[in-house]
Amino acid sequence: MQTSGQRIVNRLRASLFSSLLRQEVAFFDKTRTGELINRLSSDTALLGRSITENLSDGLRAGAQASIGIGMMFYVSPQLATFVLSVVPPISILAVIYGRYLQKLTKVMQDSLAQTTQLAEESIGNIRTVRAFGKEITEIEKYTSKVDHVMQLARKEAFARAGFFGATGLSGNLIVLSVLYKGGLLMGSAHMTVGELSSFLMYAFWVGLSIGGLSSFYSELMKGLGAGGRLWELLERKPELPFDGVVLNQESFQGTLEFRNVHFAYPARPEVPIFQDFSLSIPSASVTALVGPSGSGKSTVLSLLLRLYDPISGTISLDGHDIRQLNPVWLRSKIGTVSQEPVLFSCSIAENIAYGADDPSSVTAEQIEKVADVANAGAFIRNFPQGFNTVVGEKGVLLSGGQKQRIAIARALLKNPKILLLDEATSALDAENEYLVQEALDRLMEGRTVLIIAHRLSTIKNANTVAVLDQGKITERGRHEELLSKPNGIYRRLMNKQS
Ligand SMILES: Nc1ncnc2c1ncn2[C@@H]1O[C@H](COP(=O)(O)OP(=O)(O)OP(=O)(O)O)[C@@H](O)[C@H]1O
Repeated sequence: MQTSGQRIVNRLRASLFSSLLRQEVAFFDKTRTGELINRLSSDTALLGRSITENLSDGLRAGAQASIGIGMMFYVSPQLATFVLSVVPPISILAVIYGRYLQKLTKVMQDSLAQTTQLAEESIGNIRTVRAFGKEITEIEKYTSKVDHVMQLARKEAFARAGFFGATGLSGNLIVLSVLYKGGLLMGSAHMTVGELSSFLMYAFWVGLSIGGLSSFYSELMKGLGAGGRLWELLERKPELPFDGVVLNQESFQGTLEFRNVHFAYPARPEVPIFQDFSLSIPSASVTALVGPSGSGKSTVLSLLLRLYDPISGTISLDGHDIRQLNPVWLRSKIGTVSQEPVLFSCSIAENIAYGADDPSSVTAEQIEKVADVANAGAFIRNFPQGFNTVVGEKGVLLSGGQKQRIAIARALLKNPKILLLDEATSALDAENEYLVQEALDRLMEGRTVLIIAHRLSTIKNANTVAVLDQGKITERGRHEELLSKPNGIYRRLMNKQS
């Protein structure tokens, strides 16, 4: 039972994890990471234990109780009927207790999830916590959450004590009544001493088994309480599909077009981000997207990756609506380098190989080659462990410029037709900036590029500059053309920057 319990927990975890990773990005905008982690670790364990380890005790207790009751009827049907008259009130009590426990467990697991969420956030952001000197505040917040869990646990303990107390008391009362009633039956010569003693033994045995059953029942109810949210997550159908058409590789150009797109984030549907947004991005050319902060530049990239779908209008790739295309295939054709690239807590080599369709088939030479093209080879070789250097959680052991160059190497290995870039706003030192810029220029060669541009040099070199303002492209052209418009938004934007 213990090994099958572990197997069930493992399977539950694997299924839940796979169900979670298939959910659309909007789902993660609304759900907290700590809560999902708690579901994966604690809820699965509780459910697994309640239906396996506990089940063996329950089965044994059930079998013992049934045989014991049978024997009681065999010895004295009259006394057995009398004893079993306590079953209906105890059953009603059990149902009430079970429902309460199920509800309480749900609340308790939610409260535990909030505790995990808080711990995850405080530990994950320890640098910010430390910089603001908020350790004590965070500890107090965590302690108050833990105290809340304790209060709920106390409620559970009281309910448990009440239920087990009531069932235990009824058991004892039954024994006393059996002694009394059995005595009367013996007095009237309807029962022998031997029959009464064996009846008492069976009744005692049944009483013990019912204690075991009650414990099984309460654990089961706890499991069901924890399981409710698990089933919801396991059965949740992702809103964005995983299938669709794959375009012909030979004739694939990589031309992108937004036509009359309206969009608002599902988490904030009342705030429109794009209204009638249109933009075409020709194949093998560089389009620089500029616009004020919060105008929706990063959202354009998210829509192209199909992390969200527009409310209306179309986004097409080579004339095909991307909603018809297989999203996995679509994303395999797109490389991204974001402002602050996220790396995984493994070696540099593994992080670069992550860009390939099949990382296990990537050779060390390939990794070194792309790292050199991305101007990352030299600093990586300077580390004592070279390409095997572990970068820490989210790449915390590397500098911003180093992370960017590794992300560029990762994108180079992917070798995508389309590139979505978000240029870093944070200032790198001159040498780092030059190295990153040179690596980006190499990466952009011959691809369809949409770059959220901040540097003047990138904007000047782009084939087209598109100005995004208030949910629309308001101006489009080359840098000099746009600058020459006397009242243009672009001109104002550039003046502000300089
Ligand atoms: N996941 C999200 N859910 C809800 N609203 C969001 C989400 N992401 C961004 N927003 C909102 O959408 C708007 C556009 O954000 P976006 O990040 O696209 O702007 P941006 O032009 O890239 O800004 P910046 O230049 O400052 O990076 C902002 O008002 C932002 O608050």
